[in-house]
Amino acid sequence: MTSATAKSVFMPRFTSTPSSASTRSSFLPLFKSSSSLSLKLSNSPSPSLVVRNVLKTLDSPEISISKDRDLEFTSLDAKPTVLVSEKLGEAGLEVLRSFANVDSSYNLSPEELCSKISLCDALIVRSGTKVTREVFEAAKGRLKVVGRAGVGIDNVDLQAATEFGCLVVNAPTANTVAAAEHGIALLAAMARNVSQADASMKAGKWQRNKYIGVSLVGKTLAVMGFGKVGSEVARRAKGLGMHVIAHDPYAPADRARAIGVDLVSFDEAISTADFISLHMPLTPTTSKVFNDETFAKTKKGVRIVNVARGGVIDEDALVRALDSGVVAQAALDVFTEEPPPKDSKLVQHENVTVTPHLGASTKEAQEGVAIEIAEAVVGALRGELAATAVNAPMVPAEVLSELAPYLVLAEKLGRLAVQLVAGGSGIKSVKVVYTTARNPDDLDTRLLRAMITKGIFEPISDTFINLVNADYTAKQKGIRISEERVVINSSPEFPVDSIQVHISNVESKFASALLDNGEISVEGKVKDGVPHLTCVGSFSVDVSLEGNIILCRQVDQPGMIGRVGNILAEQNINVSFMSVGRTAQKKLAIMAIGVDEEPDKESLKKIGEVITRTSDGGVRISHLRKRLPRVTMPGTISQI
Ligand SMILES: NC(=O)C1=CN([C@@H]2O[C@H](COP(=O)(O)OP(=O)(O)OC[C@H]3O[C@@H](n4cnc5c(N)ncnc54)[C@H](O)[C@@H]3O)[C@@H](O)[C@H]2O)C=CC1
Ligand SMILES: O=C(O)C(=O)COP(=O)(O)O
Repeated sequence: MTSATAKSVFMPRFTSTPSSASTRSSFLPLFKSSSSLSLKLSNSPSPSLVVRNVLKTLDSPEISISKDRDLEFTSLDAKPTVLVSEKLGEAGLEVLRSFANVDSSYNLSPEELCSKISLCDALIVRSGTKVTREVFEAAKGRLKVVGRAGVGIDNVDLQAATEFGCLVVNAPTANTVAAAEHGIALLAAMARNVSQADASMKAGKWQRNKYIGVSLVGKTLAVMGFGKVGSEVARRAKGLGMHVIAHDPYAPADRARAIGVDLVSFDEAISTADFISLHMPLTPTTSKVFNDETFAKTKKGVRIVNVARGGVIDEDALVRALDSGVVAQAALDVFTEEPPPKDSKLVQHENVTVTPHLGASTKEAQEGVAIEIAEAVVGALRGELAATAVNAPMVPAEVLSELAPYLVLAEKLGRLAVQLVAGGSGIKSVKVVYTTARNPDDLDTRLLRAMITKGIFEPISDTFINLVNADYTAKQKGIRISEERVVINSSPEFPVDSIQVHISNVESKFASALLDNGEISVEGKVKDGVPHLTCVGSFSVDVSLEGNIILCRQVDQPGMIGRVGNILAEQNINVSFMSVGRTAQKKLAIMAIGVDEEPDKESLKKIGEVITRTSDGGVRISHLRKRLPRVTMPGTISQI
């Protein structure tokens, strides 16, 4: 553990407060973050540490992401650029145009997309654009959000998005009914050979006997994937007099019961169904889940509808099953490769009805999806966390609103704690302690934890850190972040009473921040909606975490405040508040001074000297004196 050598720390008062957080747009600095000034965590113990506030205010039009990204937003009111790579409803485009420059470029090749993307802050796609790792790499850190104007996000490399700190949002509800209606349309059309009969008539034929169909009423339909679309299909199929069963390992049984649907195992579903309708997402688990083995278990003559994703079916196996009559008919809206090859046996098969991925293609759904995704993307570019985030912690809007000031506190405590670490000592583990009167079920700490992690890593990392990649970054760096809740006996009106951030097994620049067990520890609370620093090490203080703060370790004695105040006054620096935390009278104390402007190096040096001169002349101080000349004032410049 480090020796107790640091004497004074200059820290920021933080300017951002959650202020007028609306229900939806609660403050979440998802992308608004520091403007990344130089960060030099020095190894040398310092009598004064400058920690500069750089969090932006909520209302700032500036969107700054990191040092590099700042360069792209050259003026405060420069608009971000949104690339729309597939057709999007006009209402959504209008929402986008009110906030950003919109580049609607359709049918881009992968190379064209990669070359355009480095000039874009957001990308909006449907199912036809593959957003691969190469796209994120080519974005060179500028791309902040990918909006999927629809549900399925299997065309977006989520892992790469997360690694690059790029938020992915989707529009999960606006096309549900459209997809369900298309599923029912295909079901009925398939059962009655509508498309085949239509083609035959258009070819001049009149084949009434050839196109005798099968009835739906009384038949068993297995809905595979009982989510939004699956439930709507089930509801409609029941209206057609079908017996509906469903398979979904994650769906709540009571939701199924409410619609009059039995949830059954995969094998039971496929072996008892006359019709099977697919509504699960394409994931590694569902990929080719319908294969030779599966078809061997189905009823002979089963009929299959797929409006989910082509990839959930092994298409070669389906052709074999159709040829052998195991599958009587299939109706497919989606394909492994879109568009499928012109000579696709599946598409050409006489017992197959096909549509070119039209599930979401109604006027109503496209308008709804466009607005839903445009609002989510604009919100994300403004620094809000979208309720439809796919790769970031998601909490309901009302919880977000309540947590907002605590999120600001969490990030600031993380930033503060990490800057008390002597550079190079290597953080291995961080413990976060929440004191709360709430039950664990009533307090979701994922966002708080992510904000603390962001606060810790942003100042010490070259890469852009946000809520999206904070956990990933911690894991990559091999840093363990554990959480502990201490339930206290007070009113559960507020979600959290205090948040403590402990960093263990590191050396500290500011020895007073260390607890007896050697951990760097800072604690904060939210008071009247404003984050406050309430403890540094074992010293109680009460400092609003806004703007700039000078922290000094000193021996409690008369005159110190005046001396330090004079030095600041000479530089025309206004002291806005101060707080002293001490163990006992005339013993070691921490002085926290809020200042409106940032003192220069010389002033900090003078403060350091005053504190050193006037403190007890014991061994510790002479040790300090000896070390002082070796310290470059103000020691360390970083940011909170
Ligand atoms: N053809 C089209 O134009 C459209 C296609 N879709 C597709 O439909 C899918 C479903 O959409 P929503 O219902 O809105 O999504 P959702 O997320 O509400 O429902 C998906 C359901 O699948 C379940 N599931 C996950 N793994 C499963 C598995 N191995 N077996 C069975 N069920 C599983 C989930 O628990 C969830 O309940 C989307 O992922 C998308 O691929 C959606 C809209 C339009
Ligand atoms: O929402 C979905 O998952 C869909 O498949 C709709 O795709 P689209 O937006 O029509 O390309």
